[in-house]
Amino acid sequence: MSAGVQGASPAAVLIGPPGSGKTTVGRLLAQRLGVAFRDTDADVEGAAGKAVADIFVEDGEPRFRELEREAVTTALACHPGVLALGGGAVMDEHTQRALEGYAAGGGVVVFLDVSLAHAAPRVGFNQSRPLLVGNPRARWVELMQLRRPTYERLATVHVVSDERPPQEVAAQVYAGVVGAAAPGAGDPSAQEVQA
Ligand SMILES: Nc1ncnc2c1ncn2[C@@H]1O[C@H](COP(=O)(O)OP(=O)(O)OP(=O)(O)O)[C@@H](O)[C@H]1O
Ligand SMILES: O=C(O)C1=C[C@@H](O)[C@@H](O)[C@H](O)C1
Ligand SMILES: [Mg+2]
Repeated sequence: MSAGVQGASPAAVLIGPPGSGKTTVGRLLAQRLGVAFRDTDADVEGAAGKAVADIFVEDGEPRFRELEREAVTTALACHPGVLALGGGAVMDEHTQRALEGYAAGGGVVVFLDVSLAHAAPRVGFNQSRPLLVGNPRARWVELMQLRRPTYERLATVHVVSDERPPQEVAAQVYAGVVGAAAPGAGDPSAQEVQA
């Protein structure tokens, strides 16, 4: 049985910055819950027929954000498993309202948090993250300063992934998801999940 909202809504939605481990931990969480995993970056790539980095270069970021909004809307409506969003998806107002509605209906939004010190070696100088090209550390800090308030506002569960291997982070997120879905877990403020 999946935790979170029953029916066609996701069991959990992972948000957070690049390198927080949304894709890696999301897969592991889906295995633990026995549900399917879906990632909006992969959905966008499927719809466009090319890599995220190529969409940014050939079609521009606004087009990427349109495709991303569509991917998030579709997945929130019909994916019953674990859903990882692209790092910047939460900055779209339509997506923010959709996530608020999902959470208001009992859905679990997990903010996978990470410090620069741990995110930097994970994202490295990998060209597949177009927004970090040039000076990855400085760009990452800029993005996080802009986005942190939104990640925190939308989250119902907050997990820091520093100093922990993915399996351990997934176990912690699992505890948060199951706890948030338990009867009586009605606190709307994000719950910090301890190791
Ligand atoms: N807890 C962790 N400890 C160490 N390395 C990790 C951890 N979580 C993820 N990683 C590694 O960090 C890299 C980035 O992880 P991942 O792609 O899952 O991040 P993401 O949040 O999905 O990023 P993006 O927003 O760019 O999609 C991968 O190489 C992954 O193996
Ligand atoms: O942080 C961001 O804005 C992004 C993160 C990735 O997941 C991709 O969605 C894309 O590279 C943009
Ligand atoms: Mg990812």
